[in-house]
Amino acid sequence: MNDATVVRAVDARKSYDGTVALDGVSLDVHEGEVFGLIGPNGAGKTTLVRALTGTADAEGTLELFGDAAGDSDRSRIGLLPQEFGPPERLTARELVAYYGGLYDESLPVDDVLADVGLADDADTWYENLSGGQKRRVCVATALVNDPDVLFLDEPTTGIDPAGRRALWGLLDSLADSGVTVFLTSHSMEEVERLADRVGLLRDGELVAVGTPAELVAEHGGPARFVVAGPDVEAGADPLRDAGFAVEVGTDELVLGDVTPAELGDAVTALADASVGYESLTWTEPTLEDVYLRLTGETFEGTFTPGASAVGAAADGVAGDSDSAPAAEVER
Ligand SMILES: Nc1ncnc2c1ncn2[C@@H]1O[C@H](COP(=O)(O)OP(=O)(O)OP(=O)(O)O)[C@@H](O)[C@H]1O
Repeated sequence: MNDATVVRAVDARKSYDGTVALDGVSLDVHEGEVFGLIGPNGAGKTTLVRALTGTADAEGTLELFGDAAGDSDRSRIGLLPQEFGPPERLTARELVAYYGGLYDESLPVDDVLADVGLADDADTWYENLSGGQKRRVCVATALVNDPDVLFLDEPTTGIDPAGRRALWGLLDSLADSGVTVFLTSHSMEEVERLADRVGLLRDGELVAVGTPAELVAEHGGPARFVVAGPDVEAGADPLRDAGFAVEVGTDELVLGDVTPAELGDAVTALADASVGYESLTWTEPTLEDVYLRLTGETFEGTFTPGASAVGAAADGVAGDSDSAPAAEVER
């Protein structure tokens, strides 16, 4: 990555018949950087991608390589739109060759198909490919002109886990070779894994920008150590004197801000207080926590992002510990 600005938005604004899609967005993305744009449905991500690639008008300054977005050299831009419906009665190879033919110079089609994991399906009609294979062909059409900046609007939707990882590796190597990648995604795992910096868009406004680690440190909340099914009276805090900040829940104790180095002390404190339990889980905040906190979105159920089980009702700790169910955290 270097300091040259490739993608630039200053006070970008766009409304559709009274619906504000972009409400003064400003950002810079540098050469070789992977920038991940996240945000709820309708936040304005696709609108920003379209404005930056000159496929939709918007007010404000929108530039690629220093030129107004609509005037920039198209051979330097790769765009994978969110919705892409190419002709179905073409093979994967014919489709990618067709898109390559729109440029004066393009990469060898079979190389690009191999890069997206479709070497064996090159002669299959697009309509006979699976959903994930179709998406890979679409990615290939965005790569075939060997772009310097790549816009990918939810690139891995429908692609299986192995294919996603292969595509992530490809994007990493493209970025290493100096390609700038601007990516939107609803997969926090994908963004945390790929992006050098992340921007969170909410109601058309960029409410946070930073590296994944910066955003998690600033907005992710504390690490949580959850004692599920504690063998204590309802409402009691058996660790009151042990120096931990404890939230007493219906069927759990949650110790806030416990560092990995303090985990042993926490388990010892439980033993000293003769507290039995069903399971222990230590959960570090993730980009998903940042997203949920900043968007105000909540979810029902027992999903514990980033959770790692520490232990279940170990010997040596008092209490009647049966086999431990997974810890449950409600927010
Ligand atoms: N062509 C259009 N005509 C009218 N309204 C539109 C149009 N495109 C987008 N919008 C509106 O603009 C807002 C932003 O939409 P946009 O597609 O940019 O969101 P998004 O963040 O990409 O959402 P998603 O995560 O669902 O893809 C939404 O309220 C949407 O309904």
